[in-house]
Amino acid sequence: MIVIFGGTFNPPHIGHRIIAEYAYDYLKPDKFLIIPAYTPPHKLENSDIANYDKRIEWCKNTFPSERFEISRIEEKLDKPSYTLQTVKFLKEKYNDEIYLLIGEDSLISFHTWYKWKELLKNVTLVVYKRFSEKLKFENYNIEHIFLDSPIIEISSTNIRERIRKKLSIYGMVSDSIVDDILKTF
Ligand SMILES: Nc1ncnc2c1ncn2[C@@H]1O[C@H](COP(=O)(O)OP(=O)(O)OP(=O)(O)O)[C@@H](O)[C@H]1O
Ligand SMILES: O=C(O)c1ccc[n+]([C@@H]2O[C@H](COP(=O)([O-])O)[C@@H](O)[C@H]2O)c1
Repeated sequence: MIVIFGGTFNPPHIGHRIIAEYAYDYLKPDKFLIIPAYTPPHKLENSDIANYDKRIEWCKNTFPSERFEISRIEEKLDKPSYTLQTVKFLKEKYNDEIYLLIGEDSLISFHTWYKWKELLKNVTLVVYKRFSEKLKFENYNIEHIFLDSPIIEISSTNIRERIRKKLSIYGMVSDSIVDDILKTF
């Protein structure tokens, strides 16, 4: 079994690391791929996305454990980086079941993803809790494994905002990349 955890990771934060660790412990996969999005489909207009090499480097620092492999796969595939395309490529390559790890906010907008119904036929969806209450959204009917784990109130958006306001981001991202992140945003 392969778990894939995609994200813009702009920047990666300790929330991402905790989510990955919980999912790993729960699923005990043979392989766990962290996949920085080359061209994230829902963020095409977003001009403050750090360059791909930087985000890859930050992910290497955020997920230094042998549990995780940072994958550059979306660099080689067509753009934008639709998850269905990535999943099809990985299924062909590894001939194994794929578990797709997403946050609860991504479940809510999942019906806007490219060919989401086809995507669902190709993965088992694993959702990490992000909200304190189950919100009344249709998408909770989509079959998924729900990780009932601690809510982490950190987002990349919030980190970028804190930098703009000259507030500390220590403790929210790996210490070793704080300076580089501060220089970037
Ligand atoms: N604190 C969190 N709790 C639960 N899921 C999260 C959290 N942060 C990120 N995720 C999930 O991780 C995946 C990758 O997230 P992404 O890189 O977009 O980070 P983000 O913090 O949501 O970024 P942004 O604020 O820029 O949208 C997404 O599926 C997202 O739902
Ligand atoms: O395939 C899609 O249409 C699609 C739409 C939105 C997001 N995704 C993927 O979901 C992951 C998290 O995306 P984001 O925008 O929340 O950083 C990342 O791997 C994206 O490529 C994929």
